[in-house]
Amino acid sequence: MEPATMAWTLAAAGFALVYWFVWVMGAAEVQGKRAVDLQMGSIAGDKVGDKYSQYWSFFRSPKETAAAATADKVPAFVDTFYNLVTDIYEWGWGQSFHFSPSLPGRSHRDATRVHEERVADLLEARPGKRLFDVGCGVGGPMRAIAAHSGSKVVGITINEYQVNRARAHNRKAGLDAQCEVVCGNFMAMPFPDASFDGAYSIEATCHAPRLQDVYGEVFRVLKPGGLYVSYEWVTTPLYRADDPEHVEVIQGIERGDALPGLRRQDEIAAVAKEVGFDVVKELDLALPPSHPWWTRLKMGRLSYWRNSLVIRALTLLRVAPKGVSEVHEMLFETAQHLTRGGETGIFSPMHMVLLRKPEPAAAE
Ligand SMILES: C=C(CC[C@@H](C)[C@H]1CC[C@H]2C3=CC[C@H]4[C@H](C)[C@@H](O)CC[C@]4(C)[C@H]3CC[C@]12C)C(C)C
Ligand SMILES: C[S@@+](CC[C@H](N)C(=O)[O-])C[C@H]1O[C@@H](n2cnc3c(N)ncnc32)[C@H](O)[C@@H]1O
Repeated sequence: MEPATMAWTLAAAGFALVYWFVWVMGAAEVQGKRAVDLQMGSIAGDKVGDKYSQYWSFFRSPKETAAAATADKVPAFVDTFYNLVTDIYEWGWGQSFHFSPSLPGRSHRDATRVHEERVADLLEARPGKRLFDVGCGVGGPMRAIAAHSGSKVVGITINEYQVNRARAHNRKAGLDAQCEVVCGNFMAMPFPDASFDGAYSIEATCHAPRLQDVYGEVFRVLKPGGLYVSYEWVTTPLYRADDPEHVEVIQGIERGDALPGLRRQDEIAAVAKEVGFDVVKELDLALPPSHPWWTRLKMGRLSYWRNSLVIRALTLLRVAPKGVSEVHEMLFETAQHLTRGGETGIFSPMHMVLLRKPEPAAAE
């Protein structure tokens, strides 16, 4: 072969390889976004490093001081976190930012949908009902629940970038007449009293420093008789505060997931009752006969390695902003802690409570 032909052949093969690796392999999730579209939410490219350090500074002060002094700062800290991770989540996980028990022989996408449709069924959702999604992310659950039940769904998220992503996905799915998204704080909701028939939160209220603040607001905006389902992140009764491994795992989960402090499982129903709810049902959906929720995190080592390489390559080519690698590394570590939390049984991301706002007592 002529040297020039050889050079052209090699160049074409190299280009095809890079194309396959970055554009094809890099699109880790069919439903997610492509690696080349990774941004850092609404953070300007040159500010990613600063925002990432700002995120970590939240954990520098001793926990007690942090809890007392920084509760007001939590929404801004959570907003920064989601600017940093939203695109990586969508790319590597999909449009639903939560776990679900795995279903043998079925895909992650199926298992996710089943876990979401369970919410709609528990709420007895149907056409004509108006539901509230507390901490809606980019709207994966909202679209599944609207499509499954025919209800209208209004979601709230603190992160403006997610609002725009969710609205775009709603339009693309042809569900924008049924699904609405607003930017706001679920601890001070921009909705009138008694304006929803039902409400749900999927792995979102763990970001609230005081659960009373968000449950109190859900109680206020629900109509009397309305149901509320929540999937909560909790430590289980197997957690021992005197076991260094347990402490390391739980603190690792808090650091890598923007949590002001994980709650104990028994705190959830107690808070619900304190704000006025009746507890209809309470169940840890992670317990057997459910299959592990962490299988996908654990089995994906090869994908993490591939993703990490893709991100490094894109940062080098300046397609992705500097700092994405650090955020990706943080998520990789978080995945180890979450997996360990699941394997030891000390942590559950799906402690389910079904609550009802009581009807006013009938006049005698
Ligand atoms: C409810 C919350 C988020 C839960 C999960 C959706 C995310 C928790 C950890 C995330 C991930 C960890 C590892 C990433 C991996 C290194 C990367 O290559 C691809 C994306 C990950 C798999 C990413 C995906 C989302 C999570 C599983 C919290 C924040 C309350
Ligand atoms: C892990 S994501 C879950 C999203 C969605 N429930 C899902 O399962 O795809 C948590 C969500 O809670 C939202 N959130 C956290 N704190 C919030 C607050 N104070 N007010 C409104 N939304 C908040 C985040 O912006 C994010 O959308």
